[in-house]
Amino acid sequence: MKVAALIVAAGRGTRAGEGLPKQWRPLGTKRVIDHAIAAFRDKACQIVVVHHPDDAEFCCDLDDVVLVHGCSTRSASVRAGLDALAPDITHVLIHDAARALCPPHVIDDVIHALESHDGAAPGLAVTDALWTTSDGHVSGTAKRDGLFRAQTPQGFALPAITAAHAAFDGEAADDVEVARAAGIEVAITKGAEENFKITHADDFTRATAHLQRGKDAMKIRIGNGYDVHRFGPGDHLWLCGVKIPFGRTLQGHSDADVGMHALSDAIYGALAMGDIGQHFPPSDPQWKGAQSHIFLRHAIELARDNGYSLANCDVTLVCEQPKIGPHAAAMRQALADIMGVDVADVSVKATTSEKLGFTGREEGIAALATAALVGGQDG
Ligand SMILES: Nc1ccn([C@@H]2O[C@H](COP(=O)(O)OP(=O)(O)OP(=O)(O)O)[C@@H](O)[C@H]2O)c(=O)n1
Ligand SMILES: C[C@](O)(CO)[C@H](O)COP(=O)(O)O
Repeated sequence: MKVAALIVAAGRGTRAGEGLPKQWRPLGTKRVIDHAIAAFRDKACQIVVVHHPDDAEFCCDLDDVVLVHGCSTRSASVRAGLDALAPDITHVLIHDAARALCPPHVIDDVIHALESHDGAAPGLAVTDALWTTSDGHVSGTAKRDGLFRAQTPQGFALPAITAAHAAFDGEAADDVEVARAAGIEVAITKGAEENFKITHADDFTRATAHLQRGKDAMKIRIGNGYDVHRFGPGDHLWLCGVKIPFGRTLQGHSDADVGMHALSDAIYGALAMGDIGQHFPPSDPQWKGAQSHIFLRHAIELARDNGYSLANCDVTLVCEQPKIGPHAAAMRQALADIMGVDVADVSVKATTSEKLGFTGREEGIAALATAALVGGQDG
């Protein structure tokens, strides 16, 4: 997958009141648009910013982005941005510059969903009751079941959304509407309250308060995990998400991926929220033979649900055999993909125990892992 970010910033921000268009106004230590771009820096290999021709002077200090002139409607601005994407891009994340505080997990979830869907976008279920109104009075209620508040980035396979935009006639609320008109199925991923769109003047107060809370609440949590599985008869084993042909297997209730278990426990440990056994009891038959990515994904989502993202992690496998070196890169990538993080933040290494102890006697494999979680926002 080669993912680009297309940030639409060509609006006039009329609802935000007089002054500079909202995307160029300060928010904390930088401008609204700088926050929006920063969120995609390590997620996208190309960033296209669509701006109003009158705003060219504000773009001088936007480094490493492709600048494109926008148009009079959001949809037309998106089309201008799509035309500017590099030819090798396979997927595009279309994002409002006005959503300045998009947390990393929202973007990661969209990218992850694009591995199995042509379209994916974050949303939040409507939780308040809904009214219909007339002349400032309530005239009735509307059902909220199944209603979601749409957010961005809205992600798509590039050929599909390009064709959908070319075929679309008229004004669309968002790119999901355009995609659906062309028959593209769009998966809903988890949105975030802080990913709100700065629309009215007082949204700046809300965004500033959120940044301040983030700074106040900046926290780092460390956890460690340890696991052991014994060898048994077989012809392959799973280690850190990679299937390795081997003269024996690892035995366990699940697929016995000892490395992934240690890492999952490190994340649960960092959160002080138990361990795999508590979340997936071995006494429960539904986890028999389960693939361990279920546990790791659960742990990382629990972290995100609690406001944390993975800063980095380090797994050490202790075994004489199999040799881990030839598989280490694939293991790092597999773990990074499962967690939706950058591979540079994932380490997998191995050691023997000098023929000492149960690992030295090749009775089984042990794994240790450390995970650092970070909470809070960049101001
Ligand atoms: N012709 C347009 C209209 C909107 N946008 C972008 O689309 C996003 C969402 O739009 P909205 O919040 O409606 O922004 P504005 O159109 O700027 O706001 P307003 O309707 O208050 O003028 C914004 O980042 C905006 O800059 C755009 O690129 N081109
Ligand atoms: C795309 C969008 O952000 C989805 O919620 C939204 O539709 C664009 O903003 P607008 O206020 O509807 O113009």
